[in-house]
Amino acid sequence: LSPTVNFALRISFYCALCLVVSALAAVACLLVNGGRTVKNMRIIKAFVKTFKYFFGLRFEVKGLENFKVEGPALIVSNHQSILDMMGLMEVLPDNCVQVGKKELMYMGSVGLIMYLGGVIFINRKSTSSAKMVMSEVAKTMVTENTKVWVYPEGTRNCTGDLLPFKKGAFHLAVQAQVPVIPVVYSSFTTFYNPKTKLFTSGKIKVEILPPIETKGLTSDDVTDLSDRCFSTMRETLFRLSGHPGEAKDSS
Ligand SMILES: CCCCCCCC/C=C\CCCCCCCC(=O)SCCNC(=O)CCNC(=O)[C@H](O)C(C)(C)COP(=O)(O)OP(=O)(O)OC[C@H]1O[C@@H](n2cnc3c(N)ncnc32)[C@H](O)[C@@H]1OP(=O)(O)O
Ligand SMILES: CCCCCCCCCCCCCC(=O)OC[C@@H](O)COP(=O)(O)O
Repeated sequence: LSPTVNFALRISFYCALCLVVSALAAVACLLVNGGRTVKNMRIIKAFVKTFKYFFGLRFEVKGLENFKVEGPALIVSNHQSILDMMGLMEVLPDNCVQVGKKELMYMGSVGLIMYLGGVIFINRKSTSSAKMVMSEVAKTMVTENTKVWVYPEGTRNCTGDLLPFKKGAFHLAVQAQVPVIPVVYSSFTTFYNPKTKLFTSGKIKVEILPPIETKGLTSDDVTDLSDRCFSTMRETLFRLSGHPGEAKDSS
């Protein structure tokens, strides 16, 4: 098979798997929990965690203990591809919902399963409405004791580097006065590259970094907080990916 055909087949299979399994998971969620609730994430996670075996992907996870903070927290991670849903579900802590673009709601059964899992949908084209939704989340995450997962790059980026961060995630953490927990996935470029039609088996290193406290910070500190997360995450990304010229992972 030519690489292009192979790539197209594997991506189509991934999408088909997501659509079919979402439909099954939606039935399970409705039977067990009856509607939209973060409790459904446990069911979704159990289904999605099997996907890696179909694609020969392995995850090596470090720092899971950093999720064990008391109470709510904001999790930020790098976003490379639609394949990230596998890496997300590999480590997702209990009581954690994600922020996603509202267009995802219209992806059939995949949109339905996201809705049932409690995903917070935002309109990226309207900063004011996205801010309003996220301010509301800052309140509910505290009263309902949930963690929130945001991709602060705001879009997929498979270059092996980070895009500049959007500020919303860090405003959210400061408004809710909850710690920020950065999570970094090593670069997919060695096994996945949509430009060159590469999609083989591979290993993904995941590191959950220590929480960064936000108690006492105000909106004036958001830029600093964002910059600090960006530099630690970028360093970690390069270390985990063994970038040429960058610090290699010694382990
Ligand atoms: C069973 C099988 C199933 C199979 C399938 C799997 C299913 C699994 C189920 C479930 C998993 C679900 C997984 C979902 C995954 C989804 C992934 C995505 O969709 S990624 C795209 C959306 N995510 C974001 O975009 C990030 C959040 N974005 C932001 O936070 C932005 O900041 C946003 C939208 C709020 C505004 O974006 P701006 O483009 O306008 O840029 P800015 O620079 O950040 O903001 C402009 C100004 O507004 C201020 N600002 C932003 N937020 C503020 C706030 N809350 N309060 C006050 N000021 C704020 C900023 O400080 C900035 O001002 P100054 O330049 O600093 O002066
Ligand atoms: C009706 C056709 C449905 C096709 C089913 C596709 C199944 C793939 C499901 C994986 C969930 C993907 C979530 C995700 O990773 O979304 C990417 C966006 O957040 C980032 O936005 P952007 O488009 O990169 O700006």
